[in-house]
Amino acid sequence: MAEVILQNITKSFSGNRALDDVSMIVPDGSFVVLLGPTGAGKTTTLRMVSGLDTPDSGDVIIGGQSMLGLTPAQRNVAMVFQQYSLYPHLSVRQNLEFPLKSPLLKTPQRVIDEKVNAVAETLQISHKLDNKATALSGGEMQRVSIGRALVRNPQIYLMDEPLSSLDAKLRSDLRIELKNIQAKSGATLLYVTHDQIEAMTMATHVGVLHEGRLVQFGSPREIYEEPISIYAATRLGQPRINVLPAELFPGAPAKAKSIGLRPEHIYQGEGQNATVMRVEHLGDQTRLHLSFKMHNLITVTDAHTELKGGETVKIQPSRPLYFDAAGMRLV
Ligand SMILES: Nc1ncnc2c1ncn2[C@@H]1O[C@H](COP(=O)(O)OP(=O)(O)OP(=O)(O)O)[C@@H](O)[C@H]1O
Repeated sequence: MAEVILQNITKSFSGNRALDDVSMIVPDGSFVVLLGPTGAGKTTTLRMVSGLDTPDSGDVIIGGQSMLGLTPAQRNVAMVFQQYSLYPHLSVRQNLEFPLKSPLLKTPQRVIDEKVNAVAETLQISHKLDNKATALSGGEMQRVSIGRALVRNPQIYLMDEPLSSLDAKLRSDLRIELKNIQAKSGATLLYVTHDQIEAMTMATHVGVLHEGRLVQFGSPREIYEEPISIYAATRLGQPRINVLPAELFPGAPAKAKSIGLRPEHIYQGEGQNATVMRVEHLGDQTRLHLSFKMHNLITVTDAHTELKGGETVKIQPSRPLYFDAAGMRLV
């Protein structure tokens, strides 16, 4: 696999900037997840790397080589889209074999069979290998689409919300599988998702996009613990970070306009009174929905808490993040 470098990529569609001077290094063997709301530029970034679209300015460098003017096939990248794209008249096995059957590759049939069987097993579709692609459920078709990328040996895998159409159980199985495949094979992945759990559990690096600009790039932990802005802080963490006026708690620095408190960074037992509005027992933890000086807060507490709605708890910040009037982090 290879290192991929995006160098000052800018792209507009009818005068609207979809990407604005985006530079990023996707290290060889890394799993980079792009996060951002709809329209932030995630898919456009993948399309620039794949060659499905070309930048207005800037360059994409894969394995030390500029990709300017090269077609998707010449770039040797494997893409998986949100919507499956299979050959409907072929069987599952034929769909999986397809990328390996190129006359240029001259892959022996024995090797093809081994790869296809291994990938089918990973994706839990071995029993469907002889079915026509059209005789599959949506989730199965998507697994075959992922399988078609995995049988290849590309420079980089580009995946655009590949798990979003799958049910929760399969999504969680495939999350683990994709991460295992990446860790074992040293594959390089550039991956788009809206799912924070996917980002937190799979990514080695997260790129946060905001209106076509890359506003932060780092490990999921860095983005979670050291976000550069309220915007970046709200991209990761479920429940979301609580953002309140800074003056509600003592000790805020002079320039602070807002205080950001992750749910687990609200200490209970000392401080100021908050009213319990709702208690959500989730099994391994319990969430408290609090009302504090006319603001809503969510925090986590002991799984077996006896607290009930209407009761009062004392709270204070344990690891506050402060932000200025523009929403940028104060450090
Ligand atoms: N082919 C196109 N023609 C015109 N505008 C486009 C085209 N592709 C993307 N855009 C615009 O570029 C911006 C970025 O789009 P992009 O699809 O990259 O966002 P995204 O972050 O992937 O969003 P989503 O999460 O909805 O997929 C949007 O404003 C979008 O409308």
